[in-house]
Amino acid sequence: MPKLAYLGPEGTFAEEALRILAPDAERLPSANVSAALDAARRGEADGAVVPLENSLEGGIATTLDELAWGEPLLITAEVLLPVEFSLLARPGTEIGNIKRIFSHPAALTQCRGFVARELPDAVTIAAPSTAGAAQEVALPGSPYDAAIAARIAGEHYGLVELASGIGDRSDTVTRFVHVTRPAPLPEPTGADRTSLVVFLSDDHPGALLEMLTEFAVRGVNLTRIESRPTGDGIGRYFFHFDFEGHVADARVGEAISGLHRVCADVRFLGSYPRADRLSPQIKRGTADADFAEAAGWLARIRTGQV
Ligand SMILES: O=C(O)C(=O)Cc1ccccc1
Repeated sequence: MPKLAYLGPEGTFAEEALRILAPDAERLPSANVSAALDAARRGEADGAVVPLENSLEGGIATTLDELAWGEPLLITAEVLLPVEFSLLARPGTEIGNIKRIFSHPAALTQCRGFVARELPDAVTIAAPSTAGAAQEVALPGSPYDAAIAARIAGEHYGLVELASGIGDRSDTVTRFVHVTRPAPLPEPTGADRTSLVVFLSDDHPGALLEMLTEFAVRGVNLTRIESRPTGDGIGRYFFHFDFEGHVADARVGEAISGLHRVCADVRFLGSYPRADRLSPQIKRGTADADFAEAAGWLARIRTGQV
């Protein structure tokens, strides 16, 4: 039975994602995303389940930076989890008396409208996780009046639900990924996604266009592009890409070899089945057979067979 680290404690959205991705896995709750990834790196766990992207907020910075800079890990699976938030407090708490709200920053951001409308005088305080906030609020004498977390976390820690469905949008989805230490890749399924980090060799006009061209001319459709600061000063960025296809696909292999040739560094983060099972539309001339035919043609003309 594999052991997987995740952002704990019990009752987080990460745990919900883990249960979908690996229902039989042993669960190792970690204090934060970095600790969960380190547990996988050190071999204390066989892998980790961490949030990568949210449909409202975009990429989760800690995860993106860990995957870019830390000891290499590979993404092997993903899940799209609809997230629904509740306002949870100790039994007996009146909503009008809530002055300090504790939750994970992603939850606080996604419930900004509710807090501004219903609790305009309350302050929000960042917690390591939604369930961690619920656990803390449940303690007698806690400095926090309420937590924002999943309903199930409230039930688990003995809190009452003062309001439900408090997210600014009802259709918010978080994409969680399962990562492992480097290992053989999942087989191509025809509906795959590949993730990559690219560091530019130097800053020059058109550098971003050059990267994008490698994808465009091979008919590779991007599903996410995000710049993150390198930390080397204002204006210095590296790039995260997610795109359709598997590294075993000729068009994907050619695109990322192209990036490897022209960029300072390319870190491959994995090719894995898409949770939504959507297959890419293959543009004319970019199927595996087209690349093989073109390679054959090139080989023939190189030997004078015109
Ligand atoms: O804190 C949690 O429960 C998490 O899993 C992180 C998170 C927080 C808010 C939305 C999605 C994921």
